[in-house]
Amino acid sequence: MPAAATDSQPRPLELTISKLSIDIASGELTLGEAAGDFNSAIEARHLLFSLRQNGDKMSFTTAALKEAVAPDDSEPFKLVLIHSDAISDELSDAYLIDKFPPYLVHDAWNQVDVVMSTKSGTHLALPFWSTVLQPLLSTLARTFPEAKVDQANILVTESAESVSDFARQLWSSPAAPTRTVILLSGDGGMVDILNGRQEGSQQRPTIALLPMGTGNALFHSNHKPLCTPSGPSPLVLGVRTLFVEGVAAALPIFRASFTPGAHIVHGDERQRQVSHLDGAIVASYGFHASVVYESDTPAHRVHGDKRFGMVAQELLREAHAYSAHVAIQRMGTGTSSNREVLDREKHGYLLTTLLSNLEKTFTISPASKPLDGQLRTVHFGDIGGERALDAMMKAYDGGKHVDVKWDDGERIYYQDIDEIRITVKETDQRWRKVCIDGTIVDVPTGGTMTVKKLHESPLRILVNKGVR
Ligand SMILES: Nc1ncnc2c1ncn2[C@@H]1O[C@H](COP(=O)(O)OP(=O)(O)OP(=O)(O)O)[C@@H](O)[C@H]1O
Repeated sequence: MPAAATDSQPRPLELTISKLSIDIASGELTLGEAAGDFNSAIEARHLLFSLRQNGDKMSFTTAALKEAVAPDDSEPFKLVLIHSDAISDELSDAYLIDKFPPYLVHDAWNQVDVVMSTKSGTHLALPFWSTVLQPLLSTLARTFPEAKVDQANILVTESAESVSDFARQLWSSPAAPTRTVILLSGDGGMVDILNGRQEGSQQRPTIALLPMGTGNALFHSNHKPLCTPSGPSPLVLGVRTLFVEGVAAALPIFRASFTPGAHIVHGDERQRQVSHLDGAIVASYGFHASVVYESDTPAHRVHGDKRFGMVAQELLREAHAYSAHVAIQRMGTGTSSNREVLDREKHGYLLTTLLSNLEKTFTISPASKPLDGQLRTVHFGDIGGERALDAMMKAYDGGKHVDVKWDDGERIYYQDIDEIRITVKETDQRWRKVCIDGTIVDVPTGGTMTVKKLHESPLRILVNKGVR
């Protein structure tokens, strides 16, 4: 069973001290003399949670997570368990788990699954499970017997289809028991779950995402208010959300609908026809879609996540202007008959999103707040590669690209919208690709993609109560 801890796996470091205190303002922890060097090694930002051992009022365990700084470190995670007779009130107020979260209770009314996407990001989902999550669940189970996940409900992906296969089974399950999926993956795992949905499914699962991918757009956008340079790492935040501070909330979803003839493509391969795709992250045409499409070749894939930058540079040199007729319905302007037609037929970039960030530091839509459900579009015309690059680099500076204007009247447009309709006019198939959360669709010449928010979300995502 690949998910089980083995003797060769690093065990948690266990410390026993008399009292654990925290200074919330400075983030400093005091462990006392018994902790030796660990007094300065563990900070408040590493803390996951505290609990009363076996419910005993005078015996606590506090969990902390230290992560390797270098990506090739042989020990990427070190779980630290600090046992103490007392914890300070500040620690207790902020981190003590009094009650096991109901969404994680596996019983006749709720099924808990763990899905590990082994090839996400730098392939750390499985080590994270065996060295962090599984020991944490064992620790929790000593206090809360309901903290258990059946081995039968643990999925370790074996192929690119594994999450999609799981998703089909998830969505075909009845409304009860409810389902909670602890998903160790990047955005792709969520996309596979969403796209495995059949119309009419009664199941409305809750997904607890632990960010194991490269971009992790969903996680970073949904936790943005809690991300500070000196604050907890994304994985620490993810674990706190999972066990201490989680609330399930509807995940806003959009639908991209296509006129007949649109096909999903993968590399050179034309796959199935598609009438619509649901997404949670991004729908784009132009530069962004071309980068995603053109970097997905075996020759580019060998370069890992550097492939995006390499392809982006090639495309910026070409600075293709994409031909399309675009109509936008601005937020709150009533019916689709009020669509505003863009007064240009050549475009560089047309991107619509429900999120603030496509990566931790790439803020595509600075006005977006976690789960606000507002579609926003960023677009510009045929401005040339150099200006496009200059402007979009400002997305790494907190989203300042949205204010960029040039003396000749060109600018970056940033709008709250209810709907966008793009009719593709390109005759060369290379420039007819749109991207929905990473899936590439070839839209035939004259074909249309319409993007609109779904009124009701089919799933919930676990978010930190601090962002609600
Ligand atoms: N065992 C496996 N064998 C082959 N492919 C796998 C396996 N496990 C996962 N995958 C695939 O790896 C990809 C991982 O995508 P995911 O989005 O989770 O990570 P990422 O691309 O690194 O992150 P992000 O999308 O957040 O930038 C998915 O396409 C998934 O289907």
